[in-house]
Amino acid sequence: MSQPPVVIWAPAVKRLLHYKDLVPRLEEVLGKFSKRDSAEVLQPVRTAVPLQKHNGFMLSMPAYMENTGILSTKLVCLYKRNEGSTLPSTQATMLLLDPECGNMKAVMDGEVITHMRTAAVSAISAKLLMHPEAEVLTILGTGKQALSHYDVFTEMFAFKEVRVWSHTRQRADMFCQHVPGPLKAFSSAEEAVRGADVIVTVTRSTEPVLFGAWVKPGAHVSAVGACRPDWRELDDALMKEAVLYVDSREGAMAESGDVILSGAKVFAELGDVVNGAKPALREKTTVFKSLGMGAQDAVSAQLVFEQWKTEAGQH
Ligand SMILES: NC(=O)C1=CN([C@@H]2O[C@H](COP(=O)(O)OP(=O)(O)OC[C@H]3O[C@@H](n4cnc5c(N)ncnc54)[C@H](O)[C@@H]3O)[C@@H](O)[C@H]2O)C=CC1
Ligand SMILES: O=C(O)C1=NCCCC1
Repeated sequence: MSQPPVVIWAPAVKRLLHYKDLVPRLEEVLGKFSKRDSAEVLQPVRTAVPLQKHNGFMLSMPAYMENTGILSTKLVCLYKRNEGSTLPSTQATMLLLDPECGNMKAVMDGEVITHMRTAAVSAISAKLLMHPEAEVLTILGTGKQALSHYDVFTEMFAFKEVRVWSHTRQRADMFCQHVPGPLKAFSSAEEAVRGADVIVTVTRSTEPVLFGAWVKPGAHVSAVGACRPDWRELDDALMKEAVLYVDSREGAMAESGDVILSGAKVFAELGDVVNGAKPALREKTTVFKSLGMGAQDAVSAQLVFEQWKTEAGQH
């Protein structure tokens, strides 16, 4: 009989997961994924079950990494909540299994993992694709992802100015009160974006919030929201003008409204750049369209589990 799984909930995940450890693991797995070597990373396109009655979706995100012995799946539910709803817009659980026997090693909170790994992958995109002299960062959105993106971007880079916009000024002001560093709140997305070198879109909008006409030539955009084939965050002008990078080509072609509806062509996966197989066109306007991958969750959960075992061994 196998041991029952350990349960590692959000406060412990927060304590155990650090960007300095997470970023290199994610960079490595992006590179492995883009080699399409099934012994390195096996990751089908995730399935989405519509929860029509509740205006949401359940996504199932399995990944298997044979060479490193990591088997996991994340179950994540996302909802199109009305503004003002107190219910969360995203809920996630991670299951880490032993690939040899199939028993469950750990059940973990998946929300902290989702916030941190998504932001860390955006930071990797900026590290690879932004102009080396980038000074101004703009964040569009003020939710959970906005916070994790603020954390990792200010930890990894020294921007001279950080701006934030939300569709209500009150939310932007509240966000500023919750973060430690200097931050400028904007009432207009256009004003927040004009002149920015790096722009992160982390909204639940299903219509464009970022327009090509506002974006400085040579800027880098990390587009995180709009994860359904008929949802948008970016307009056609930006999608067609920019050089387009994605996390997974298959994921982008199946799920990204910004990619599918604009007809923009994918130039490369981020992993191709990590592997040196495709160039990082830093001088051009670049968009990294992030959808999220099971393999990113797998290495994050494995890291949490390793840290948990180290901590448990110390007691
Ligand atoms: N690419 C990836 O790997 C992941 C993407 N996401 C996506 O990132 C986005 C942000 O997620 P969270 O921060 O967790 O959500 P959240 O609910 O915590 O925050 C959403 C933000 O969007 C704003 N917003 C809502 N409707 C809007 C509209 N019509 N126009 C402009 N802003 C609007 C809200 O005021 C809030 O600031 C969501 O679209 C989510 O599905 C989330 C996790 C992973
Ligand atoms: O990768 C993920 O995790 C998610 N991606 C899209 C939105 C919900 C969570």
